[in-house]
Amino acid sequence: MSSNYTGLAGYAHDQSAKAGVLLVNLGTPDAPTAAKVRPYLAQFLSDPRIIELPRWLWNIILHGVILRIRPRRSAHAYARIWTEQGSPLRTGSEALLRALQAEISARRPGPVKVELAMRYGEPSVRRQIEKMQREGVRRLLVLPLYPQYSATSTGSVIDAVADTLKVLRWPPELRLINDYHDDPAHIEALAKSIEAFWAERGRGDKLLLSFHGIPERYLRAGDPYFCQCHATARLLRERLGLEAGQILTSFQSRVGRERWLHPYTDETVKQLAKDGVARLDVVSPGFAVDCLETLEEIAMQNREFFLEAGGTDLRYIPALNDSPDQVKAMADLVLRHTQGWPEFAPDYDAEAARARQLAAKARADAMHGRTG
Ligand SMILES: C=CC1=C(C)c2cc3[nH]c(cc4nc(cc5[nH]c(cc1n2)c(C)c5CCC(=O)O)C(CCC(=O)O)=C4C)c(C)c3C=C
Ligand SMILES: [Fe+2]
Ligand SMILES: [Fe+2]
Repeated sequence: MSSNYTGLAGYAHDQSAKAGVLLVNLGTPDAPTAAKVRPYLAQFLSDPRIIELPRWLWNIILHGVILRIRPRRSAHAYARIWTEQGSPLRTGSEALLRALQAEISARRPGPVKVELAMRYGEPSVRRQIEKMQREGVRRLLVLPLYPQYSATSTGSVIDAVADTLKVLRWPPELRLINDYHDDPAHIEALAKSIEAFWAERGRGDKLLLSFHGIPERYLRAGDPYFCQCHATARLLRERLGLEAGQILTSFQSRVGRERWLHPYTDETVKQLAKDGVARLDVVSPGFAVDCLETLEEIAMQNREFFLEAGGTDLRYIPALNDSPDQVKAMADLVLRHTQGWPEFAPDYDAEAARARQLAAKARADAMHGRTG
């Protein structure tokens, strides 16, 4: 008999329970070539959370126009930032995963698995949740690597988690971090990284905070993303002790002809150069790890725009990546969101858990013995 549900046959519940933390980032192509960028973009841009247009209309635009042009253009951009280890988004997310895993196991003795999934491409959310379930994870915390909530980013991760739980016979207990845009330790980590950059290289004339954009229509429909970006910006300005004129906020990476969140980053850097700003510092607090959008779009493309418009230098301040401050802030966030889960207890007792596991196994053996 076939079944709609996947699960572990037989002795699944003999294992002692474990808890899991699943980091989820956007995903990235497997190689900087049009052939590998195409399927990545096709999956990404087919997500109804990303493009809210009637499907029939969008399918014509996507397959008729975008997937014929964009893969080659994007592949060229990816080629500029690709390293021997691969895509910076992937290697940066993996480095953050390893550091967070180490931090959590240093601070908590219990059985906690930390994994990384990609919303688009591999390893998928479904693959990683099923893997964690096979390893005995019965309590799951999902942490999308997006400080600000948007339906297009975090909302889409929630979709992927929900789609997975829907097909599990025995889904784990679930918690999910919606956003951490105003988390004090996160703001502190951002501020310290900007101050460290300034201490080493001196301060530019202005600081620009560039966030990824979304269509303005989504803001009007109730997406809190724009407001959360501005809240992050205000908290950061207050923490850094800057006047309103010294720090600006803009939105990058618009796609297509519709109006996106304003002001646009490319127009802003050009205008600042024309207005006589010589040295511009840019940071992208919406990205947990560096990626195409920061390393190519800001540090290369927008730098070129700024210089062409008469600026002297545009310096990109790197994302927090696997810096100790980001790792500590994320571990704090995880520990706050897993309160009450025994695997995260500071005094987790491995021996008592082992005894519980043996008792459960004895009960299961007896039951299976009776029922054949
Ligand atoms: C077309 C609509 C898009 C929306 C809406 C959107 C929102 C959004 N994206 C991120 C984070 C990232 N996006 C990245 C790349 C990227 N984004 C879009 C389109 C939309 N994003 C495209 C087509 C691409 C691919 C590259 C390109 O062709 O320009 C990345 C980098 C990926 C990498 O491999 O490095 C990130 C990260 C957020 C946070 C967000 C909503 C708030
Ligand atoms: Fe994007
Ligand atoms: Fe972009």
